[in-house]
Amino acid sequence: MQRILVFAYGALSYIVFFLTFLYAIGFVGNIYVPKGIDSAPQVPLLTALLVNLGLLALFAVQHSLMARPFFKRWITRFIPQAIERSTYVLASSLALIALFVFWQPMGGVIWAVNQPLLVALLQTLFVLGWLIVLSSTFLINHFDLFGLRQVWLNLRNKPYTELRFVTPLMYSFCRHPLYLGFLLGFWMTPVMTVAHLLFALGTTGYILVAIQLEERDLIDAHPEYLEYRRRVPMIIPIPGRRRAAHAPEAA
Ligand SMILES: C[S@@+](CC[C@H](N)C(=O)[O-])C[C@H]1O[C@@H](n2cnc3c(N)ncnc32)[C@H](O)[C@@H]1O
Repeated sequence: MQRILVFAYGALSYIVFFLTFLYAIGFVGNIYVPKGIDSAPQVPLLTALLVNLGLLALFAVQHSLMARPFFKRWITRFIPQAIERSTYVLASSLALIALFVFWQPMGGVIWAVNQPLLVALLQTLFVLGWLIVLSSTFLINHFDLFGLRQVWLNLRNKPYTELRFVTPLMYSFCRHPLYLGFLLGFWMTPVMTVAHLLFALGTTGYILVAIQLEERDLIDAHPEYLEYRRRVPMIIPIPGRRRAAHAPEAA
């Protein structure tokens, strides 16, 4: 019975995540959602700035703190190991939902592109970015990243096995394609408003910090990551930067 409940919790967390992910695309792109990043401003600029910074900080702290091994060890003293990832996914989704609900649009246009070809290019890169995000999760292991594999193994009374370090497809061109996808999704817009710029700058800064923390854990768990880090660029797949494994460092 407990295993069924654990599985139901994991499945529910996954559904909440997936709907939140879809809403995030609509929110950032101002498409198909009741309130987007650029809906009409409701409060004075300074209030909006403080609220939005608080919402971004809430997500950053939740997302990075709960991902650390010491936090996972602590929380699994109170909840079953099998739902640790689902709990992380659920908490991340709730932090994002709070951001969508309380986000304060700020008006003000930083840039507005009118040239139809350039608009089409930006919109294509926006869509491409979100596709890269989703496909990267499958290259690592989509169902493990979002907690379903853990509750499924638990349901079948099978032990959990850690994910292996992998570098398929996009991961051989840059170490963080998923974050590259987010950056495209956040920056590629024909109309950049003040609120959107704040969001893009905040999330970019957060991604750069999160990479440092994530790579520290990856090196601890997979020592071969050090060699991968020397060989493969971090985010931007710079042509020529990629070197064969064990090739000497460029001067
Ligand atoms: C949200 S994913 C982001 C992955 C990567 N930073 C990216 O941008 O594509 C974070 C999880 O992926 C895992 N991860 C990152 N790179 C990995 C790799 N090459 N192989 C296996 N797991 C990886 C991290 O340990 C972490 O649990």
